[in-house]
Amino acid sequence: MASTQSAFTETITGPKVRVVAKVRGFSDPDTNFETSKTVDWVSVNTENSGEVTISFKEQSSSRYSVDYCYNEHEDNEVIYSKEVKHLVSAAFEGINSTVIAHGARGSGKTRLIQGSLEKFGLAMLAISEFLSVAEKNGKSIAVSFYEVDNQDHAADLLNPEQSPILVLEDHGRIQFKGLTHTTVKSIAEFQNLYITACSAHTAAPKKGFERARRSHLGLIVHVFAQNESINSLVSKMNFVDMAGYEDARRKNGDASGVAENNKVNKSIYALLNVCHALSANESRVPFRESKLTRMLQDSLRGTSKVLLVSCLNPSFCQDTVYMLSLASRSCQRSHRTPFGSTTKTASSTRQTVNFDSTKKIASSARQTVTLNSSKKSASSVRQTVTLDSTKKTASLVRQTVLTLDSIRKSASSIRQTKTLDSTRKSENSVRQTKTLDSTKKSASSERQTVASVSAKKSASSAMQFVTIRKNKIPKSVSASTKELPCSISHIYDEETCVVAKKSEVQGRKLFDEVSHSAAKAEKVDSSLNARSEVELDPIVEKVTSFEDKEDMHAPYIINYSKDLSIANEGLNMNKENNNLMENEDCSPPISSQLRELQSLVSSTPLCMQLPEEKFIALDDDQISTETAEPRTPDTENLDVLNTKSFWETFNMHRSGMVNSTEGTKQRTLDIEIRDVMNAKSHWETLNMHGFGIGTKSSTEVTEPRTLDIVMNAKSSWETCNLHGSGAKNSTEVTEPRTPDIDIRDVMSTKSPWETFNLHGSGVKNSLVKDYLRILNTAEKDELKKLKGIGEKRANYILELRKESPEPFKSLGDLKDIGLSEKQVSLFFSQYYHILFKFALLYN
Ligand SMILES: Nc1ncnc2c1ncn2[C@@H]1O[C@H](COP(=O)(O)OP(=O)(O)OP(=O)(O)O)[C@@H](O)[C@H]1O
Repeated sequence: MASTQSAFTETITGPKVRVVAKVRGFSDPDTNFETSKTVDWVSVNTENSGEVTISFKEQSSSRYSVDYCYNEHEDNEVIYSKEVKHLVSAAFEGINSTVIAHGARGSGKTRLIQGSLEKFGLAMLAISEFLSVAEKNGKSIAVSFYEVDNQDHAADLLNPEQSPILVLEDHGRIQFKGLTHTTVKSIAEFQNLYITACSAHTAAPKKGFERARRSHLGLIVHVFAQNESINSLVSKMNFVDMAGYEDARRKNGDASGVAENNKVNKSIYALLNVCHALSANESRVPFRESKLTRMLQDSLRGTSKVLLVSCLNPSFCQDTVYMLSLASRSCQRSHRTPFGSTTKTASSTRQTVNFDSTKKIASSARQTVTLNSSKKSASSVRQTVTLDSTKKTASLVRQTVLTLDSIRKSASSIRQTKTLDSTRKSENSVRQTKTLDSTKKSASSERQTVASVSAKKSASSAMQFVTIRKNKIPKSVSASTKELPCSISHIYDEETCVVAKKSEVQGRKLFDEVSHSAAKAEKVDSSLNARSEVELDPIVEKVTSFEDKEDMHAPYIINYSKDLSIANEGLNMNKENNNLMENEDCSPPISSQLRELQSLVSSTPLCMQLPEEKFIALDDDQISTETAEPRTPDTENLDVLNTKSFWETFNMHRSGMVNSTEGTKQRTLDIEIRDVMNAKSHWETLNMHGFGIGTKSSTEVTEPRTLDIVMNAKSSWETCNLHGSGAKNSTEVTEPRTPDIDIRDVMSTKSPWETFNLHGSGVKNSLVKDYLRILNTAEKDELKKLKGIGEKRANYILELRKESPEPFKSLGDLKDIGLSEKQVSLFFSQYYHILFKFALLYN
């Protein structure tokens, strides 16, 4: 009982991220390697302080800190009982956790998580225990399997035909749309599901999905409390078998293979960066850098525990060294002191892995080459200075978000901090830069020397990392009715079986403390969510960093629908949106675009003087013709059809307004005259009526407006706003305005705003229609020209179009690609303002 209690306490109080290494064995009957061969290139050193470091024969002066290293003889059960078992127990107490196996290709990740013929993997061992404890505690267990491919798409492996999984955040909690979970009651059931998932994982991709040669395979174990009719989620435990890391340069393949490599590597870096940020207790954790980190978010943050298992190839593999060096950074916790000048974690702690592949490669070379201490410190200085400069610049960005120019300058400044030039801005940086420069040449030559040595050794050991990726389904799993082997049964010792009960009683105090802080966090969380509704606030940066602040999430029990699909369609999708946006390769986030728009709009003076000479002198004939013969949708379609591309059409509407006059026919009286008459300024009037936020809705108007009242409006500006509001809200009013008033209004208009508003509603509708049309039909390149659409979203749109010829029928359908109607509407409204400003400028 005491040991159970201490295990639980250790789980709670232990480090957030535990990093262990596992040296892969040779004794696999599936491989051709000699069973007697020993692993001699990995040296594990335990310091007096108890700190474990790993070095490699070829690079013995570099040491990498880990919490523990399992040698090639220690099998999955040992790792399970020491590292995972207590996490399973904690899951019944509401603690989420994530077990991640990462490493170079062929380093034994799958063998560790999934297992083999002889040995069950960590997942299978955990499920055995989950089922056992759940039975005793009246809980139920369900599992989900998913895959994140090289395009950063997540697919449900138990239902592969389903659309890609969407990650949604509701009140700070992550939910998945399109990921099913299935209740399991026995190991055999689980095995069957595992087989299904693995088959889907290795099978040809579904239509629209690119073949995922390397992908991450995830398992979520859900623990439910069985409350009468409702299943409440107690916790989740995740197992992630990461795609094997492979340096893109070493890939002998076509360009697409290299691109695929880069993308997969990018998501590996993303997860390792998250682990590092969590471990270092950083205020901002980059969950949104990849789909996988987004999916794991609520099993990584707050009180969740993370076990990072760095799988090591048993013979020389440069990728293994690199992966370990990245994992090792997560050992550099805030309370720990650096191991020493030659310990790699010390030099790399503050470095965020760069996603750019070329920089990555350079960085990889930097880290894996044996440098002398002066070179190392130069590297360290560079990384630290770069980060500090970036932070300063980021802070600068926040302060100057009000103008578009300053944003651009700051962004450019951020980019510059990645170069040594930026460090020259501070006196300190200059010194450090010089130091670096002086060591650059020798480092470079040493790099080359070591690289050639590495290449030779790589060749000799190529056999080992070329094996890989055959059928990953362990034979033991194939035997679906296979009984749990005896070797597992001992895991269910008494201690384990009573773990939850004991924890409930003896661990309660500790747990209550955690829950208490969780409750506090919940309050912050709700206020946060209140904020998140204004995600498009100009100063998005603040909101984002606040959201990513950790320790805001704790054990929780939520009502969980049978299917993980969102029950509530109105679920706040902002978080997923942001994710998609921030990950777009080409397009900046919509939030920042709106920030641009906002800054332009906000710079509009409260009282705008419209110079007389710039007023548009409308041609009466033209107006009357247009009014008498309003354009029909067909006419408009003709324009569209006649243009060379949808993009051109869209631009045409955006820039020239292309005679869009749909608004003229349906214009109606929908504003309160007195509001206009009493309006203090043009701008106030505009705000009052211009964009549907007027104090009076159209339905309140019962009598047709007379021309006299319109003519009595105090200024042309007021008059134009009268028209503008009418035009804008025309569709809401059932009673059409009499044609004569329309005509006279048009004829009497004098200002560009009048004209603009007159046509504005039609233009706006037309914009929306064209926007949807582009989404439904345009080529990828054209799609990417739309704001908010980047590479990834464009790909997804193309996929949707394969499933349905016209997937976007209204703005509401945009939520399928992660854009909420509200966002798009806001976008168009803002856009509308901008168009007016341009109309003023160019007339
Ligand atoms: N502990 C072990 N003892 C002996 N052989 C092992 C061990 N672990 C893995 N192997 C062998 O190494 C090879 C690669 O293993 P595995 O598929 O688990 O690696 P991986 O890291 O998942 O590969 P990938 O990066 O392609 O996903 C397989 O042939 C496997 O049988």
